Amino acid sequence: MESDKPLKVAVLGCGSVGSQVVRLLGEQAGDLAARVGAPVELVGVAVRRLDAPREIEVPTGLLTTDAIALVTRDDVDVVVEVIGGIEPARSLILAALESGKSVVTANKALLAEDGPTLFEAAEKAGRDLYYEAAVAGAIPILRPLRESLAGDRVTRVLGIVNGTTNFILDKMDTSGAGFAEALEEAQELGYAEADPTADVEGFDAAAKAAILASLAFHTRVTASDVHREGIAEVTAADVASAREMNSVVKLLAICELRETEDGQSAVAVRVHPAMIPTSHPLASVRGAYNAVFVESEAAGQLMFYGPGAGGAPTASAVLGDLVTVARNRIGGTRGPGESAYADRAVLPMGETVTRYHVAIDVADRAGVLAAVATAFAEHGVSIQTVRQEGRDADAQLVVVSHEATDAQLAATVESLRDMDIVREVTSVMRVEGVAE
Ligand SMILES: NC(=O)c1ccc[n+]([C@@H]2O[C@H](COP(=O)([O-])OP(=O)(O)OC[C@H]3O[C@@H](n4cnc5c(N)ncnc54)[C@H](O)[C@@H]3O)[C@@H](O)[C@H]2O)c1
Ligand SMILES: N[C@@H](CCO)C(=O)O
Ligand code: NA
Repeated sequence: MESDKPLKVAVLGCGSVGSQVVRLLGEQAGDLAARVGAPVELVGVAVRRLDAPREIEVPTGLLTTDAIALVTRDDVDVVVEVIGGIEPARSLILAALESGKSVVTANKALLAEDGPTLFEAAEKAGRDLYYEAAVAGAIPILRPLRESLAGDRVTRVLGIVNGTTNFILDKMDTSGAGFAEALEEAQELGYAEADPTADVEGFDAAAKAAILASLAFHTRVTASDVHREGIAEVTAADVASAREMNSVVKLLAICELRETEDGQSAVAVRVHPAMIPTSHPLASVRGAYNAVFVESEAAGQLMFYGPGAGGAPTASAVLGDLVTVARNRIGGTRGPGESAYADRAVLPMGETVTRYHVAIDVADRAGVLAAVATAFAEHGVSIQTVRQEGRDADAQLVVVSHEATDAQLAATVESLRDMDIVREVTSVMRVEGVAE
């Protein structure tokens, strides 16, 4: 369908992503018009301060500090929200949808906290809400889950969805650096923020995990449902120990479909550091790159790889969504809305099943190995391998288990800590990406 009437776009926020969206809208106007079937015209850019320095020059006539007036303007068709955070982003998106605009956003924090409110508003308005940029930046992953794999049954999603933490862990692996040193380098290179909490403590990855799990399993998962552990406790010794096992340490977002004891299907969603074998495709994701590994019944294994952050890569995903929602408007249609029909329970972390790598400093004397093995056996945790390294009068035992629940492993570790022969449980790390 072709139209001479321009499709009018308002952009909210002109920071890293917003400025690149504005740049691409200008530079690619010809191609965008051909792909959409109508000229795409930028009619306003909402900013916090009119005189702030910006990466690109925006004609002053387009700038406004009154975002709410912009999103409710009669002539605006599509609103791109790249302010970030919960408020005022949520109120602006809701106002845009209520006044009949389609919305494209990159806001993972808002979607993970309160996605259902936004999806319901989009449904009520009969408009599109697209958010490919919210997870793994430029990498097309939400559209594949929402559309390409809609006829398949996704069983597992394993993602490296935070570039900052992947950079830090990769640095620790390649240089032997400790966490603090690697973080400092990430900050110097501009990967990590001055306050790195959202990345390092796993909040950013947990928001993305909630979005991925909702789409993969057709159910509502919010950030508060996600078990979250960051990477601040990962030591150079953990990384070296992973190497010994031909593995690497990665911060993973893990979303799984699980059968419960009563035959229902439930979901388990977690973010934590884990060892994965170097033979797993995710192990080769280096530096600040992202990748999402998807397992589904019919397709098998798929991996989506690329830049998960940065102004221009993220703007690429925003523009892709913009073309889709613009086409839909011109065609008088809309894309798929929220799919939460399966309404699955979220399993508590204690019921999550995986394998574990446990390092224990013990006294080096007769019966110690048997006592440690008994502590595992008493809690139903089956041992796969044990490695021992001598340390003068002491020794370090490294135990790798078969699959067990998190609750079983936690109880085992508690028993180990109570044993006289155990000096210290120095590290407990989950092991992922290994076929049982
Ligand atoms: N930068 C990335 O690599 C990246 C990647 C994926 C997703 N995202 C998401 O994209 C969004 C934007 O991120 P960013 O990196 O561009 O952030 P940013 O801080 O660089 O830009 C946000 C801009 O919004 C402006 N702003 C704040 N309140 C405003 C208001 N009320 N009205 C108008 N403007 C306002 C700020 O002044 C700032 O310029 C966030 O939701 C973020 O999570 C960013
Ligand atoms: N801080 C995020 C940016 C994208 O969400 C990262 O390091 O991947
Ligand atoms: Na993406």
